[in-house]
Amino acid sequence: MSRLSDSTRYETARTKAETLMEALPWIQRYAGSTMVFKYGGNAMVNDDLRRAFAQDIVFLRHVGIRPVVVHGGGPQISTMLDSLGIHSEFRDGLRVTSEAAMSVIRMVLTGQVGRELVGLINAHGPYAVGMSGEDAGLLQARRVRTGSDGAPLDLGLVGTVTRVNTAAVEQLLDIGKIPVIASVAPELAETDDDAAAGLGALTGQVLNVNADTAAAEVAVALGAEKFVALTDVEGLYANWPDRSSLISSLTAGELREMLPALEAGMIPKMRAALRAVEGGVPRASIVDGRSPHSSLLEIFTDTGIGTEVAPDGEDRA
Ligand SMILES: Nc1ncnc2c1ncn2[C@@H]1O[C@H](COP(=O)(O)OP(=O)(O)O)[C@@H](O)[C@H]1O
Ligand SMILES: CC(=O)N[C@@H](CCC(=O)OP(=O)(O)O)C(=O)O
Repeated sequence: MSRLSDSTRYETARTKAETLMEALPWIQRYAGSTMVFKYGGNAMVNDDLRRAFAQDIVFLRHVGIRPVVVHGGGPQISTMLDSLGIHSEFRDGLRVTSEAAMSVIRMVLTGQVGRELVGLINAHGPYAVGMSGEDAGLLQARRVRTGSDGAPLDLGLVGTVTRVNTAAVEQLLDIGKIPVIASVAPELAETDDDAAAGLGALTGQVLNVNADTAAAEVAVALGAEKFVALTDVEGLYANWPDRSSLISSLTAGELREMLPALEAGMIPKMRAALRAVEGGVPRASIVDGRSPHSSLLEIFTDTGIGTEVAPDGEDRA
């Protein structure tokens, strides 16, 4: 049997009470607001972390916040493509997507990664509803034709979201559900001829959308109060991989200047954060999904964690 001394017990209890009190103004401020969480495949490191993320989302729901989860699954897709012998490569941080790859991507995101997240959240009650951009006309996308430098770029069946049907998500939030969204989206026809040949305005093709990009569009369309992207790094580094260069906050303008120098997966992630803030989301954060309960710490502590992007002319609030 182990026993804590009275003073240790008192100190521990006091620290817990202080933590709860630190959360109070944030709970008051955010009650009733919508927050979009992008859960990246690289942040889904182990069962404990995935469970902690699900707990955080349920916690948020129970303090009156309306959480929406948009998930990725890049590493899980790569594992499945490898095991099936389907080659895949990234350009500009995006996966070049063939028809064969697309059907695997759709299967992994909606049938595997999304299902698992829904199950973890629903271990706490009947909250999560899994959907993809195809369900209830949630998303529409057009093919990506240019790279981040503006030059022509052919990535195959890769899309960028052009429309979000917010009603599909709002209706679920209104009845207390937690939408868990996979980032595949029906393709919008580019010309009237395409439209005539396809399903009205849609071509009948499904596109692979980077989950950061999809999450940012969902956040903007919903008028979210916050966009939080969980990844496998502490935040944005000014001089990657110099670990002493972690940025705790920056403005949209500062981020815009950094974008051309970013590498790999950080390109779509920081473009998404910028898009969210430029689209009217007051704050976008990049947090470390490998650290348990990073979502709660970001939202309910005074300093937050990770990197926060604020609109031009504003500092961290
Ligand atoms: N400036 C930077 N700051 C932080 N990470 C960076 C930077 N440049 C490149 N990276 C890389 O980007 C990765 C995150 O992107 P990605 O692997 O696509 O995440 P996710 O799967 O969560 O979407 C980091 O693990 C890191 O290797
Ligand atoms: C076009 C594109 O790159 N799509 C991504 C979709 C999944 C994703 O974004 O997953 P993460 O968030 O885990 O990186 C892909 O195929 O990997």
